[in-house]
Amino acid sequence: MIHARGLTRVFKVKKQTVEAVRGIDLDVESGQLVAFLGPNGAGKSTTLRMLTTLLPPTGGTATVAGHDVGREPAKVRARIGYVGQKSSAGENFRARDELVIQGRAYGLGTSQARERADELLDLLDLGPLAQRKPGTLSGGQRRRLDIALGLIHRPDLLFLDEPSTGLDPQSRADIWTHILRLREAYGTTLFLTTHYLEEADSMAERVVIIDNGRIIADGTAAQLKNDLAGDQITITTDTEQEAETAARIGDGTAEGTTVRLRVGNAAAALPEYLRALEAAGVKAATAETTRPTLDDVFLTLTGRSLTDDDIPA
Ligand SMILES: Nc1ncnc2c1ncn2[C@@H]1O[C@H](COP(=O)(O)OP(=O)(O)OP(=O)(O)O)[C@@H](O)[C@H]1O
Repeated sequence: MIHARGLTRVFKVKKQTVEAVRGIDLDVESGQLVAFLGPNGAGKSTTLRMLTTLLPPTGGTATVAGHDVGREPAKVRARIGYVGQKSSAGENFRARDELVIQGRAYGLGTSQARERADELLDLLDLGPLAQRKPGTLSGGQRRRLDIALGLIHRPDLLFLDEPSTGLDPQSRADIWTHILRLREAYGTTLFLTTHYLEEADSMAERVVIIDNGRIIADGTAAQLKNDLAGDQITITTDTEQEAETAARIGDGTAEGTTVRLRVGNAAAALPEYLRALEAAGVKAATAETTRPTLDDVFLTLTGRSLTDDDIPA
């Protein structure tokens, strides 16, 4: 559904060159739900804009829904939907009319457009709000209307840029319910960016991480966490000196009386570690094990946290 090779975008701003996307190779198969993650300025939006034909690449190629983004942008656009960060609904028409107008713009006949509008209102639980103007809808309802607008022409592939950002936790969960529902109903391939790592972790079957314009990790969340991060053991000791010894023994880090170390399998490694501490005369006051998060994956790969720049985790 998406095949990109060496996809590159360079911006020239006042004699300065910004390499926003530096040669991305990416293959997304039909029906996949892919979360595209990265810190601010990593190149997510630029990649999305190239794949959706809104921005020409300065290098490389991309075929999306069977057509080349550079040579056949209209054919790509006819087969994809794009839900951007800004709402695409206007203020003048009622929700259902917005959908019908959008359908007509995509070449549907009036009755076809009405039928499709009603189907989408139903799918996204917007039926009771069909006669409301977008300006009167809540953030979550409006986001659902945006998704309906992106689906009006039955795209095979839907791009969503930060679909849950700015919504309260309940509305975020609700948006996900609807995203999963539309996928089940239509088998739509979904490619979305998100800052919410837990959502990517639990909802997406594939996670692609971009940093500095390059893809640095690609796999299922479980694979990435197992292969790249490992579990964490955290123990506390009574004294800082004991913590330092404990950190040295486990090849971990000590902060005050807290010691953290990364291991492949914490359940197996903990008893062995505690025995080694005991042999060295160090007593652990508390011990706990935690599974890694996608942020730990990013930390392992880059030495930085994905949440460093105020991105909600
Ligand atoms: N039109 C432009 N002109 C110059 N530089 C740009 C332009 N658009 C993006 N950039 C730069 O390209 C880099 C990648 O930006 P991009 O918006 O793709 O990142 P992002 O991962 O989507 O970030 P965010 O999460 O903050 O939206 C950044 O350094 C940005 O400043």
